Amino acid sequence: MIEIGRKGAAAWPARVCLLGEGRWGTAAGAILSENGHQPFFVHHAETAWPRNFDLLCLAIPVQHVRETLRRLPAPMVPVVSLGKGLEVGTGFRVTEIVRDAWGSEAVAALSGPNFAEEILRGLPAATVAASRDEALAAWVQQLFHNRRFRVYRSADLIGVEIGGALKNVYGIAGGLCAGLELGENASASLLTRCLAEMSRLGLCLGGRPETFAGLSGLGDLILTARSRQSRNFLLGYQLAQGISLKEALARAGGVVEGVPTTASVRENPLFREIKKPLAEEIYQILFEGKEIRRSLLDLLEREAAPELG
Ligand SMILES: NC(=O)c1ccc[n+]([C@@H]2O[C@H](COP(=O)([O-])OP(=O)(O)OC[C@H]3O[C@@H](n4cnc5c(N)ncnc54)[C@H](O)[C@@H]3O)[C@@H](O)[C@H]2O)c1
Ligand SMILES: O=P(O)(O)OC[C@H](O)CO
Repeated sequence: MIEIGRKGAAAWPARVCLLGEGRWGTAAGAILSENGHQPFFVHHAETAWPRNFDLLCLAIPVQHVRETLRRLPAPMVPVVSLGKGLEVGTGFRVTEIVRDAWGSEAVAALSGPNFAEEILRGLPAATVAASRDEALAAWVQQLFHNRRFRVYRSADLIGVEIGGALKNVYGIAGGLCAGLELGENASASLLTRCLAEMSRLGLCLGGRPETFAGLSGLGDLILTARSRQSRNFLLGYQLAQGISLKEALARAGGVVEGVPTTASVRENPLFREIKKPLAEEIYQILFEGKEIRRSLLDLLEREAAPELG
């Protein structure tokens, strides 16, 4: 049984190990420092832990989590996922990969509409700390919460992780819509249908419907599917300009989680019976070379349908 923090109590200030020194790992470290904790970074190629710590945060691309964890022994501390995506080959959320690779049960996720650059500039934002273990969710909430980074807590770990992962897929759709100059009506309509699809997929895995209307679902969807700051949005935008996927990925300057997550959604047998026309068209555009305007027409020309269901 892993205890929360040293000596079984919530450690304060906490020594927090950040695996991943990219944009989000850096911003998370800045928040923790601001709150008086002691964050430190471990490079993803390390094969040993440097010293005692109370919490591990994973801020590496989701497709690299498993191979990174394999190189390291399981640390006897809780693990918080800062990543957003689903593993190709398994469909696992990050905390499921952690459980699978290390057997860790003390897992949590932090997810919401949070561009690292804005956090680093000191701009206000809100997010969600989720864990099935209420004490762990509350501790993670307290570690990160401050007056400009408002952290809510949730027991719906599945819903929070699924919202964070799928908004990247739909962020690409938002970029495609903007790149094709389809207008604000189309953008609002698309986002709403993305939310409906995200909720259907998330519910089938056990997420709670209210979670998808919250910060980690709708909140992050609005951010990612409407902003040029988003790497997923920019990728879709560039594809709509005729730039190749290879070139758009090269220009992204960091991980674009929506691309592998789209593949993971497509191959997941649990999703086979779920209606997901948007994710399906994005898959065909990314991986089967489908012409973007053909996808648009195929979506628009579907049978008229009830809004709910
Ligand atoms: N950037 C943001 O604003 C933001 C905000 C919230 C969540 N996230 C999520 O956090 C995760 C990391 O995103 P980021 O923006 O920090 O990415 P990034 O591209 O800035 O950095 C990724 C980091 O991953 C590590 N890395 C690189 N190659 C690796 C490999 N082969 N194996 C293991 N680790 C490797 C390195 O530390 C690298 O700096 C993603 O899942 C992303 O969706 C990002
Ligand atoms: O730049 P993106 O699209 O990876 O989005 C970053 C964060 O997930 C926004 O919450």
